[in-house]
Amino acid sequence: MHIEPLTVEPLTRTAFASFGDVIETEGAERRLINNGTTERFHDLAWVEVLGTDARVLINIFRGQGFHLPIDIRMMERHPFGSQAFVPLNGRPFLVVVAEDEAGRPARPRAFLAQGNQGVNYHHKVWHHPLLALQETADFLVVDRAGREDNLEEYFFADRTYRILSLPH
Ligand SMILES: NC(=O)N[C@@H](O)C(=O)O
Ligand code: NI
Repeated sequence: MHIEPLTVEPLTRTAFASFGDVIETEGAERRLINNGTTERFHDLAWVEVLGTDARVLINIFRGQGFHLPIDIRMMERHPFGSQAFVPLNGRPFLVVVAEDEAGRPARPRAFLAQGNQGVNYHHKVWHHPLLALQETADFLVVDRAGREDNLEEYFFADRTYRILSLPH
């Protein structure tokens, strides 16, 4: 089994643009509402629900904390809907995505999401299942229910991508 180190990049809207949206107030369209008592950070993510009897789900995922080194041995994607993860405990988490190459994930890219950042994977975007860091953490998850099976997985046959360190 070939082990390839995978560096972790800071999460920014620009760097993440081809995979989905970054859910954060920084740089968002801000609207003052409710007679000036509330700030609305508007339209942060493109939620997609496709296929038969499709509807939006709001869930909470309680993810166990992963410790370094973290091995990426597989990726998954959801052909019929987007999937958003917003941290509820204000802790950083790991986001691993990949471009598609003829129906398979290309070399993954890893990002460190800060505790005030969420992500929304657009439909069919390869990503690794939830990776909370060090401690169990809760995430608000917005994704899709519907008739068609919405999970496609890909296991790397001959390699593992290993995350050895995180940026500060
Ligand atoms: N299976 C499931 O609902 N979770 C994954 O899709 C994930 O991305 O964590
Ligand atoms: Ni997923």
